[in-house]
Amino acid sequence: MAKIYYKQDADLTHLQGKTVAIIGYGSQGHAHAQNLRDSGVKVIIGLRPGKSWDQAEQDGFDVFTVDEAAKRAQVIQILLPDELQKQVYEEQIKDHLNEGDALFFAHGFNIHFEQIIPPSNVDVVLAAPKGPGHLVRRVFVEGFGVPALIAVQQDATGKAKDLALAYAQGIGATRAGVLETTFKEETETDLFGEQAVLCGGVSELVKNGFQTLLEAGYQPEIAYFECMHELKLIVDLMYEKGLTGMRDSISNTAEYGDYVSGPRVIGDASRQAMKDVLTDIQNGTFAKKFIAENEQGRPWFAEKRKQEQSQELEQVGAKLREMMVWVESK
Ligand SMILES: NC(=O)C1=CN([C@@H]2O[C@H](COP(=O)(O)OP(=O)(O)OC[C@H]3O[C@@H](n4cnc5c(N)ncnc54)[C@H](OP(=O)(O)O)[C@@H]3O)[C@@H](O)[C@H]2O)C=CC1
Ligand SMILES: CC[C@](O)(C(C)=O)C(=O)O
Ligand SMILES: [Mg+2]
Ligand SMILES: [Mg+2]
Repeated sequence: MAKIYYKQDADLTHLQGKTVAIIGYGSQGHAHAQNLRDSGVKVIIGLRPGKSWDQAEQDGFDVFTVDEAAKRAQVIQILLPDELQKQVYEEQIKDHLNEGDALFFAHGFNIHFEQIIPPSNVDVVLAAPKGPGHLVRRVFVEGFGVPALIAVQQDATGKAKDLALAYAQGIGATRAGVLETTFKEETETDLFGEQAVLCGGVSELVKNGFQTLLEAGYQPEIAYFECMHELKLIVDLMYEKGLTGMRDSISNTAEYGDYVSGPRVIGDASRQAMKDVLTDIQNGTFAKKFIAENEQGRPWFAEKRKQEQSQELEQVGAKLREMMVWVESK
């Protein structure tokens, strides 16, 4: 079982007298920066000129180029898109690392797959909230926190875990609970979860369900409601009450069908495919492909994104969501 830390295990004074540079001010960046500042930590932001820079200034932060922010800080949290971290680190951060500084991440990809190899005299730490940045900020303002993972890859100072816990305290995570992991475990399980279940798995399940009904002659709008729209209802129930709670809320017909047909759709073949996906993650095949795709300017990725955006499911969904005044993006 994972070791879990709470408020009493963390001490914010480990961040006292230090400047924390949050590099990036997107989903995670804005939340870490604002929560740490509200916790009394000295925070500056490192960015390139653009939308995020303007937003961070509007939110009252001192904003610098990444280079300048890295120079001024002793704790540097890299909250850039994973595929850009290596280049920004090499060009603007690396040379400003001093003995005893700490390099933080919210996802272990670049450390685990050795895209970034920090010098041995700095701490290398993970502090990764288990939720999107906007939730991390909202829940903090409401007086609570989103659980987070911490890990220490390199403990140059002998205080890396104390610093990780102090940071987790600053972003509000110890109010909920902080689980200890490793960069390897966080990276591999995060990639597996998003590929096999949360993003890849669910998207394909929805698309194939929709397509099966269309091919059988049903109306696309009805197929959309049944295979996509109602997903939120079910996921909300799972999120709040687990599978048992979800099954308590649906009809007995649905629950019986769940037990009878679920394993027919996701059975041995899917489990084998999941194992293969995990193997590709563990042996670096996925990382190698993703890195190469980015180095080549993402031709396949861009084409795939275009195809996915123009599929019938998306067109039908956009039209139906117009009917739903309560849907947030409207
Ligand atoms: N999103 C999430 O919920 C979660 C993300 N993570 C991890 O957190 C990290 C950050 O992800 P996320 O918050 O989603 O990222 P976002 O895409 O939301 O934000 C990226 C930020 O980086 C800035 N940026 C991009 N390129 C550069 C550059 N060359 N120089 C300086 N700044 C730049 C962007 O600014 P600009 O406006 O200029 O583009 C933006 O502020 C990743 O490691 C991710 O895996 C971990 C847990 C959950
Ligand atoms: C589920 C996707 C995620 O891993 C996340 C928000 O945790 C990501 O990389 O965006
Ligand atoms: Mg994740
Ligand atoms: Mg992820």
